[in-house]
Amino acid sequence: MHEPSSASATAIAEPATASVRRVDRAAAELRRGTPVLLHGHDTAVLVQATETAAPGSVDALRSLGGTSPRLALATGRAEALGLEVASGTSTIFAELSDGPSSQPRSRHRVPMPGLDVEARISETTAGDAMTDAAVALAKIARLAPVLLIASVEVRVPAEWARSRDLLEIKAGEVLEYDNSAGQRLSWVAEARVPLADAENTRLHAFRAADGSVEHLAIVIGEPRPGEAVLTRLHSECLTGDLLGSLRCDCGDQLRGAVRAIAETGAGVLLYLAQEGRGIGLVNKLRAYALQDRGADTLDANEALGYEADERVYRPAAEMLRQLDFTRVRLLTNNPDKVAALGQYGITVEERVPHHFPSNTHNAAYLATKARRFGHMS
Ligand SMILES: Nc1nc2c(ncn2[C@@H]2O[C@H](COP(=O)(O)OP(=O)(O)OP(=O)(O)O)[C@@H](O)[C@H]2O)c(=O)[nH]1
Ligand SMILES: [Zn+2]
Repeated sequence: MHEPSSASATAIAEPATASVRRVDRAAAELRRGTPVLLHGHDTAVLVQATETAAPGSVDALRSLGGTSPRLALATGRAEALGLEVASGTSTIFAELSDGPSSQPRSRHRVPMPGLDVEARISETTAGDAMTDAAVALAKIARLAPVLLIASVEVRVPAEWARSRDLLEIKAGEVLEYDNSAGQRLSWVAEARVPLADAENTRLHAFRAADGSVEHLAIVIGEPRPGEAVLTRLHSECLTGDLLGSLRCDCGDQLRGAVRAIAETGAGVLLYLAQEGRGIGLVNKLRAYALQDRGADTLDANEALGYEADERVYRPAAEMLRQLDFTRVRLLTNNPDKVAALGQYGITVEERVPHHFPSNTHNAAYLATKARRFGHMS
């Protein structure tokens, strides 16, 4: 097996811009349940993700900022909660009434420990740059895009935040967040891992330049760099790959790809850290819960406030290039994967269909992939 090309070695050392690092830190604060000070030219707000907030967070934000917190929500999420949403806005404010209202507007619960947000949502209004940035930050943190947001009077945001041991971040920095460092990869490790269906297999691990995720290239047999290599791009699916969930076709596709590659002698399976089409396992479970109430897989993502498919395939192309494979025969039904590899400089010489029999639990999911995502037969 040849060594990965050395071009990657410098990628991890490239310094991320200061604002990307600041946004990553702010996202980590939200995940931890800590408020963050978000500010623009002449406004500042304290934001805190409801999902990780604690009982008493509304009161704590009110005493920190001196104003009553409202909610900032992605409109897709707000609509799914049964709230009225003005057209043409991607985020909204929702007022929290002081006590439980007799006529809650929301049909579903907003997860927030210790606070019955559902019963307390009253008026909604169109969002602004602050709600947009708050929602964007929650999505970068892979949290539900529903946040407490409280206006604050501050003259010097950095000083105000430092004296309260909080992080501050400009709304513009969040809105312009460039996650390309998360897509640049460095090769970090390699080992021989014989598989039941493919004994001659080596695993190569690659790490994103921002340290966020690690992707795997599973190299089966001895594929030749000059030839069109049989390749599978497989997005991580803990439920299907590991547990054998019948809700999707991932387990069959994963093992089926290993077998197909081993049968032809050699190829590459890229195992991409993109659980739940890039929204993460927790949000995928929430999407499943919405699907159990009637939404399809595409609408469920949007009802959570996420895109139907948040995946980016640049890391896949990067792994192939670093392993010196630039021409592939791609095992997939997904036209986006074919287009994306081409866009990132990998020639897809052939698309090889990758179907498995459906079952009663995944038939509707597979039909939706064909009908609404344009998956090929
Ligand atoms: N958000 C969400 N993700 C899902 C759902 N069902 C499966 N997934 C995820 O969808 C991805 C499926 O990945 P793949 O099998 O690689 O991709 P695909 O788009 O089906 O394309 P091909 O299998 O290549 O044809 C995995 O990350 C799964 O975790 C769902 O209902 N909602
Ligand atoms: Zn799956």
